[in-house]
Amino acid sequence: MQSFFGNNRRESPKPVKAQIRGEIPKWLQGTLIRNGPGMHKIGDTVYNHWFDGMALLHSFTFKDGEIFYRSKYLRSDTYRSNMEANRIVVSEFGTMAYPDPCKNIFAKAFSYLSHTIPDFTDNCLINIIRCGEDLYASTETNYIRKIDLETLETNEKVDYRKYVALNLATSHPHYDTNGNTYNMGTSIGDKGKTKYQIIKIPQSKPGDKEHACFTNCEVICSIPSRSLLRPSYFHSFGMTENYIVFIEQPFKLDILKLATAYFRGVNWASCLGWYPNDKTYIHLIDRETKKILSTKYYTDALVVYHHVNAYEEDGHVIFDIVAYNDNSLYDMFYLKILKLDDAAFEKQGKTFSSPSCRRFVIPLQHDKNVELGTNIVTLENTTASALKEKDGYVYCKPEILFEGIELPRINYDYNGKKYRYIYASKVQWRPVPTKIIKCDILTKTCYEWREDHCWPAEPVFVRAPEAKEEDDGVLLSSIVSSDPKTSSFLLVLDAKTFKELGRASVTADIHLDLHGLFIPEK
Ligand SMILES: CC1=C(/C=C/C(C)=C/C=C/C(C)=C/C=O)C(C)(C)CCC1
Ligand SMILES: [Fe+2]
Repeated sequence: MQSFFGNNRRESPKPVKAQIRGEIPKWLQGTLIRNGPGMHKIGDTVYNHWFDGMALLHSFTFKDGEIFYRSKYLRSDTYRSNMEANRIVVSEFGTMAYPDPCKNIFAKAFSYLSHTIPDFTDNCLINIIRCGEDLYASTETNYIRKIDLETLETNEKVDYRKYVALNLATSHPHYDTNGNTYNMGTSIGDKGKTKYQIIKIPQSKPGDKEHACFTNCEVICSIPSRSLLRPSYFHSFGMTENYIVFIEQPFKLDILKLATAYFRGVNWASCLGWYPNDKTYIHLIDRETKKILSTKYYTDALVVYHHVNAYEEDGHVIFDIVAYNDNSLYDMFYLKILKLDDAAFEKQGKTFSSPSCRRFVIPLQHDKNVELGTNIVTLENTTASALKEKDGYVYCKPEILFEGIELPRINYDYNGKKYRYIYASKVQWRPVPTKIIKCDILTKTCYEWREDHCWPAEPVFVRAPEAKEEDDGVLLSSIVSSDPKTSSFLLVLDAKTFKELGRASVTADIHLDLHGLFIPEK
């Protein structure tokens, strides 16, 4: 494990031809592009947390039976400043940095204070997002960075704040079939109010001016935060045909802590707080009326990063999420924890809650005369319930679908629709997955893939051209090998049978990453 996390990765900006074993389907033409942290040491300085590392983009291009690998560090302003200073000068999630040691730290802190919300990093290390034809590297701040799919070069920085009131935005947007992108974020203190904003970024049209999609960006709905100074933290959201699903969880960002973090010399991560005695509120936003449903749906305290999918069936909204019983996940990714060997990890005493995939079933309507305490879910084949309570409250209890899965992906053609399969990483009590898994929600059965010394990334589903069934296609996962004798490789599985179709080995320094996209050849 050790070498995975500490070492800086060498970029391979020139295409490296892969060695192919097995049969890669001829129809698979395009590029799998992914993102994740690749550098945790700059000069004599070291980041504390895995999510702090400099964004390293990498791609596998499938072209006429050949596969080429490339990787390149995102040339963010953060990257450039760090390289120039040969040390960490920009604060990241788990590491606080001071721009210039010669300047008075306190003067700096006060200038930040007067702006309330500090300027955040543009080290966009989490995902790749699409706005029309354009691709961007994303993180959770107000910045995204345009990138070139072929060369992986970094282009302009987009600041959401120039177009809409957003200080933070997720790195997991949704897309509709008309080419529009939807995202959610948090606006802090604008007009004295803290609110969550759902935005629609329209598809850019040929001949549009630069950034037209952002200038035409529209706020679909603003949801007031329950607490002005402590909005919930969120990493993704759900979208059905008619509703947006937003979970306001008791894992919250403390604005006062955020505004004073520089002054106090603490990292951003310490501004997140877990309130296990609070409820988790489930908001459904009607995409047509742009209003929140008035019923107060809630569940027990939980922490969710990834929504899997959401859809409507017989007057219910069904949504599946990967959830935890506490906020310990982010603690697990401190490098000092990741570098522990198994024995030391077990000994250090801290326990980390393990993820489960939970299904919530939300009845959109119910008979007003029904007795309090009644389960108003009328859908069959689920143990998820929703108990009517007084004052318009409905208490939702999930059905546990699967244990120990993270980084869920689906056939995105089925996003917002009734679906059957989840592709994911299988995790146990260690943060780094060793298996990929296909979960069948209908039969509750799973297929798994694993191999010794192999560390698989989030699996990405690509549909076959003449696909009839949901799982007609392939699953792509970049696999980091910890065996010095074997190279890392891209694995291609038949998504239906979970049998290996082929693999493409690359002699390059492939890193463990987070998320990505497959962009088919036009
Ligand atoms: C910089 C910064 C943030 C960064 C958060 C990051 C980088 C989160 C990464 C999460 C991942 C990778 C989750 C995977 O499941 C905050 C806390 C939003 C707010 C303050 C500034
Ligand atoms: Fe994520």
